[in-house]
Amino acid sequence: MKPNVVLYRKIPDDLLAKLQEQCQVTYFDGINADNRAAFIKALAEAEGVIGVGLQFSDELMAAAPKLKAVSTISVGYDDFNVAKLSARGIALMHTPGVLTETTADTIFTLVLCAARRITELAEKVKQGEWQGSIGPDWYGSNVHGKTIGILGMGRIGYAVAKRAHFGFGMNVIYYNRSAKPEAEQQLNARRCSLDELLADADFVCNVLPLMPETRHIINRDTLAKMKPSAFFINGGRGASVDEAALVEALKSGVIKGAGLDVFETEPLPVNSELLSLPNVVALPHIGSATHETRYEMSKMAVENLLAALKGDLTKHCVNPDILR
Ligand SMILES: NC(=O)C1=CN([C@@H]2O[C@H](COP(=O)(O)OP(=O)(O)OC[C@H]3O[C@@H](n4cnc5c(N)ncnc54)[C@H](OP(=O)(O)O)[C@@H]3O)[C@@H](O)[C@H]2O)C=CC1
Ligand SMILES: O=CC(=O)O
Repeated sequence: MKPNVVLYRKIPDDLLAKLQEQCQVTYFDGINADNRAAFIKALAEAEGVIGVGLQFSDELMAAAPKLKAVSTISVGYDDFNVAKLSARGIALMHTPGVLTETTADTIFTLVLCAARRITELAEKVKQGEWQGSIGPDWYGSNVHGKTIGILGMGRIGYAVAKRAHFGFGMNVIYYNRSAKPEAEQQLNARRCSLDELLADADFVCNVLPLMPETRHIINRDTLAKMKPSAFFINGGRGASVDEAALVEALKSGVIKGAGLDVFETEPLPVNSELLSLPNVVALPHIGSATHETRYEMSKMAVENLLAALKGDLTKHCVNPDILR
């Protein structure tokens, strides 16, 4: 008999067909207040779950007694409690690698847009405010030759640093749990303490995964250690930042500006103060959002789930130790 699978995110038709060849699929086009009860009901029979953008709470875990594998269509897996999944022998699969370069493109776009005030000035042009030669009040800051500080020199951090080093002649410093010899050899990157990075970087760029140690790692104290001319770029997770402290730092000139793809609450509430600040570039969590990359992520997530349901945890499994 085919295993029951609950899919809670739209995926391309050919990938849905592939999933349906081997599984009995119950599909939800995202979870909301209207369909949450039906989703919870469907979980009762589910051996597999696949989707993204949903906090997989204790309530949902309890509603899925037959669950064997969960496949998130993302590389970040902070929506899941890995320890609790592992304790129940449930495999957690994710999509590392396929989105690395696309996400690094987005993050570097934020570096450029924040420094050169691209969205702010483009809006002024559209509003008819370009009425003569522009003066210093419309100038931005250089990117080339400056120092970029990478928080989290993993796959994406390295890809951002590569752009900075080879494309923009930037000096690369990084803060990471372990040393990264490849970055040091190939990009002349220097590992340093968090405090050192904050003091030296012109662009502090967060690509850390969200976990207890990284929650609010950017806060009032750490922001105060940055240069007043520096920019904060967030391509990791919103909750790594105390957003109220960031707003304060941006308003009071503690730092110069910010480029943000991720937020503590997503979608970003329309009344967020961040949206009223001219020195903020805000994107709707589009790090990996290209047609090509989102297809590859869905494909990998489907393959991951099918493999995991057959007991193969050799690829892209966050907790392969559950086998032992
Ligand atoms: N904006 C977007 O759309 C996207 C955001 N992301 C976010 O980016 C994150 C990173 O992705 P990716 O680069 O593929 O992941 P990786 O696992 O390759 O990189 C994470 C890096 O962070 C380091 N790290 C982890 N915890 C700590 C810590 N407590 N202190 C210091 N360093 C730490 C790791 O160090 P070590 O190597 O020593 O373990 C590793 O080098 C994802 O988890 C996700 O949250 C990802 C994709 C798209
Ligand atoms: O935020 C996106 C991810 O893949 O993680």
